[in-house]
Amino acid sequence: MMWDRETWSSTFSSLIMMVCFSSCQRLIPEVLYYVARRFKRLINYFYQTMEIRFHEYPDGVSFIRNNAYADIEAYLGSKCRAQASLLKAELLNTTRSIVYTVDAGERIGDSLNGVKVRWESLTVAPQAKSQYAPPVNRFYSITFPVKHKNFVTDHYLKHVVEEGKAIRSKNRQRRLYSNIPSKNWWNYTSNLWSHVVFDHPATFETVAIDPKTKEEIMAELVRFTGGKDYYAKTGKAWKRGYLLYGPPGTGKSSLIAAIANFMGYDVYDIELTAVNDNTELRALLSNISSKSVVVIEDIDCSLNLTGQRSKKAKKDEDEDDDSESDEDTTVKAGEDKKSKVTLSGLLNFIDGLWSSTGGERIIIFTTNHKDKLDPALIRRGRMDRHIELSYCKFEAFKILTKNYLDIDSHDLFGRIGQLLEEVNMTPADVVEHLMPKSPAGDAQTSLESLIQALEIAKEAQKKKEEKKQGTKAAIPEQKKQLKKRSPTSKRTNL
Ligand SMILES: Nc1ncnc2c1ncn2[C@@H]1O[C@H](COP(=O)(O)OP(=O)(O)OP(=O)(O)O)[C@@H](O)[C@H]1O
Ligand SMILES: [Mg+2]
Repeated sequence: MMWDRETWSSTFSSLIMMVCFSSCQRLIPEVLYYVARRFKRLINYFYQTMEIRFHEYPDGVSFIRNNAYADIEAYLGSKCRAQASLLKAELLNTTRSIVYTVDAGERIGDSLNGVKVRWESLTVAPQAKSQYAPPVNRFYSITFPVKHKNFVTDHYLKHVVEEGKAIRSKNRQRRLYSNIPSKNWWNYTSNLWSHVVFDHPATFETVAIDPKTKEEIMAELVRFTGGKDYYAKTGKAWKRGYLLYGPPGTGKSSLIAAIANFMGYDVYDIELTAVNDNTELRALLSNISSKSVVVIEDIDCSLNLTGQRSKKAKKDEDEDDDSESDEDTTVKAGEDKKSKVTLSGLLNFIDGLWSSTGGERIIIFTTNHKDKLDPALIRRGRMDRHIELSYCKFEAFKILTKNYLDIDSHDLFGRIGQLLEEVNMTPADVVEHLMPKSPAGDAQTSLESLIQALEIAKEAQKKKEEKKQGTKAAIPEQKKQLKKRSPTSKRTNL
């Protein structure tokens, strides 16, 4: 039980009175009274408390929820299990874990840097009875010694809100957003995205990529998420750009899901071919929440942002040296029936608009053909890191066997390692063989099936190379024949 100012004062005063009136009548009552008052002041100094309330619906007449209330709820939820006698429990779909919150009337003690506070969950009747007002208004009340007022308001509450936010974002059911074709929009501010629950199982443990690259990406992401002050100081948009490139089935989409899961972010998958022009693109990008991964898959196919732009730019430069700036020479969608979105439009939004809206965002482009992309799109600073996802090598294979067969080693690993050095097989194809074909399928059968497939692929690769060599050998022979005939043709020309 916490002894507050009132309890101390009244107890002491009663004691003094008893002493005064019963056993010590000969002592001067004024002196005792004076001592009592002094003591009361001392007690007040140490025990005078202050209260701050955080209402769930601050105005009490509408459903506009107080974010601080939600953050405190999450924070106390993480503290309450040991202390509260009545808890509310909820099963989360995303993490499949049970989350606890403090029920009304419960008290929780907490401390930071030695300063003790007391939280209480309470309810009050709503100010107005209306169908648009909440039926009951809940609030959290924090009580603390008044001498720690500055510490609590400046540091402790900030700590509570930040921790609560982090817990909420971890527990939150995340979403996968897709842009709605603009012909179905009501206006440019709402209903631009449709969403489903994002429940992709990929994680950094399950994605088979070079372990060193994986470690580096994870370290970068951790640095990025804690870099708010750095980005604010340098005036850069709080964003990180990745370009994932490699053949189909090498894990680009899986890596995006792993990044989103690692960060606890929502995913916005932009289908650029459904965006008509830069105005629509601006509307879409302005309606992306903070803490999100924005994905543009197969950027080389989505838009005419790539090789054709360079060609057009070059052609324009040749025809008219000072005709247009680099950015304006993008291919306009009029020429490309797919969309009027331009490269400059896309880049402006990524670099400019987001810097002004704050919030952490990761943008990821994927392509099967990196060489086809315009350098302006993928230059460093815009795309911070280029990650190649390639054919399955032995290190990646071991991650796949751990995930799919739950084994770290096997007699057949040696042969498979050798074949993977000689043959190009994507992780997606390897996975096909690792998945058991029947309920009784074992590791041996899966690995043998993989070896068989690798040997067939090796044979096919060999034949292809031989054919290529044959064609190469035939070309010089053809050239020789042509040279023999050339003097005649020269004469004819003359
Ligand atoms: N590196 C990998 N690690 C783990 N699984 C992988 C990897 N690459 C592919 N797979 C498996 O293959 C399937 C297809 O992979 P994914 O969709 O990530 O490839 P992608 O590179 O995005 O292909 P595309 O270029 O066709 O979009 C995944 O569902 C996963 O099971
Ligand atoms: Mg993909």
